[in-house]
Amino acid sequence: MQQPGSILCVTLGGHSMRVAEQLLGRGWDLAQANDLAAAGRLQAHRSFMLGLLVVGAESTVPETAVEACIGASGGSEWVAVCEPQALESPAFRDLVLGSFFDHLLMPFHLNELELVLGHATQRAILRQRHDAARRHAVDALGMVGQGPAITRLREQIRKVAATEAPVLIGGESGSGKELAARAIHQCSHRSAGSFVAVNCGAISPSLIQSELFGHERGAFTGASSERRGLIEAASGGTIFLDEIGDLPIELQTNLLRFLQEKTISRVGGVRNIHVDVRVVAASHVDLAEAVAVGQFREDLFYRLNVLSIDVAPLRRRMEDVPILAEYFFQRCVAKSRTRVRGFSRQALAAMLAHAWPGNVRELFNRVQRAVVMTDRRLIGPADLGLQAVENVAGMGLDVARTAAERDVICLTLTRVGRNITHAARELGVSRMTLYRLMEKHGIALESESRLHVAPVWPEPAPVIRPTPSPRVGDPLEAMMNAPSAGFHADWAGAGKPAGRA
Ligand SMILES: Nc1ncnc2c1ncn2[C@@H]1O[C@H](COP(=O)(O)OP(=O)(O)OP(=O)(O)O)[C@@H](O)[C@H]1O
Repeated sequence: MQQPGSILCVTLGGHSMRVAEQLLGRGWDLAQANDLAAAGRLQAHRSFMLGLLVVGAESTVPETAVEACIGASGGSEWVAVCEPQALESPAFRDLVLGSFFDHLLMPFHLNELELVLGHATQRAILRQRHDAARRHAVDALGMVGQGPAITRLREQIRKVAATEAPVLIGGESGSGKELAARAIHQCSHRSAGSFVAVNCGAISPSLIQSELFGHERGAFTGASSERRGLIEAASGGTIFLDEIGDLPIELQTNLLRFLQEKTISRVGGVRNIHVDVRVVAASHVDLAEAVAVGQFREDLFYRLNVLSIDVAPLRRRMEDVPILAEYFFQRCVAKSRTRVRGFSRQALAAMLAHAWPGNVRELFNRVQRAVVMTDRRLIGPADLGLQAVENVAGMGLDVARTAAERDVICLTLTRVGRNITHAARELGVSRMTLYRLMEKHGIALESESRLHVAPVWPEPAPVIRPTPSPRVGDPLEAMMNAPSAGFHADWAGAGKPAGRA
């Protein structure tokens, strides 16, 4: 745990040590290291809220080692103190701009340094609070979100996990159905067994029967040895049948028999093999409709639909967008050497205005792309491939103030799940005032999904509107299709394995 106000002071040459002595004299909790190796040893035993790098006259900065030292300091905020000529080195300038909270040039007054250190402490405290909230937002199941929809989903998962009945998970593509299925498995008494995920739509109809049920030796040309199917492979655990609506009708009969009798027979076999597997199925198409048009067996539908769970599309739980984005951002930066620090306010607003047709998978892919592509410290709307919510250039001060007021109200409402009482409390106004402000800005709480926001600009200037999903011929799509980037343009399908079976 970082102690408030604790500083790791790294002094490199010249009279730099005097700075540390002066700060100690003023009562700062300071540990001094005269080189980077000593700093590394101190960091191994203790966390510091702040880092202070003091570069003495005529000393050169080993940029790579300093960067490694900052990287090892976790969430510390760093301040640099140096001679003006130190900043003539492009590499050091780059480091100061990318990795330091602030810098002071020598000679400076101690009061100035204390002021900067005070601000850096505030920022470090804010970061700690933010990190703690983020950790709280990720549960043991790897499911991120704090809004009412995800809270309800977690409750449903825990309830159905305690039983043995089949579960049918509905929800749009990319909304998190497989994650929910994994969570059911992990919460169940089968968690020590295997979780086998099969995408029924991704296996060719000629193979799917032997893939699921296995085959005996000589069952067909090429079946040179007997083979267990995926259902048997999940024995003692859970099989997740994704896109169950794509299962050929003749296989639906076999699956029904398995659900009723708990036995299977391999292709080309005569034996009935008992298998202890729980079935969790998912479909992004409405199976009741598929039953109505004769594409899905009614009896199988009722067998599978004993317990059903719906994963809400992301546009119906916009309050989770900022924490999901932050979670994916942290996952991406943990794997890459990047100086990107987070999202700009405009990026957040653009994400909250987007309709997310590809759901959580789209959000993940956009964040992943932004971390790779951005040249800035803060990711902007364009890095995410999203349209900026509004163009502030040329906006008068009155209009800008109005827009800022409206933005804060919208973001707060979205963050607190559109709860007026909570939003009013956060904004420091009464509920009546908030209602009045919402009316002034044309903000309506639509019944089940997003905030509707009327434009501030006189028509026809654009304000908040969902960005259309990328189309064929779209420059963004072309970019995402470029093999070097390694992404797909189909947000709903990007990053999704074609067939896990
Ligand atoms: N609440 C969440 N927290 C963290 N990650 C999530 C969440 N929901 C979904 N994801 C991530 O989003 C991606 C898509 O989720 P998943 O594969 O479960 O969706 P799906 O509904 O099964 O998609 P499809 O219908 O296309 O198979 C995965 O990388 C998953 O880990």
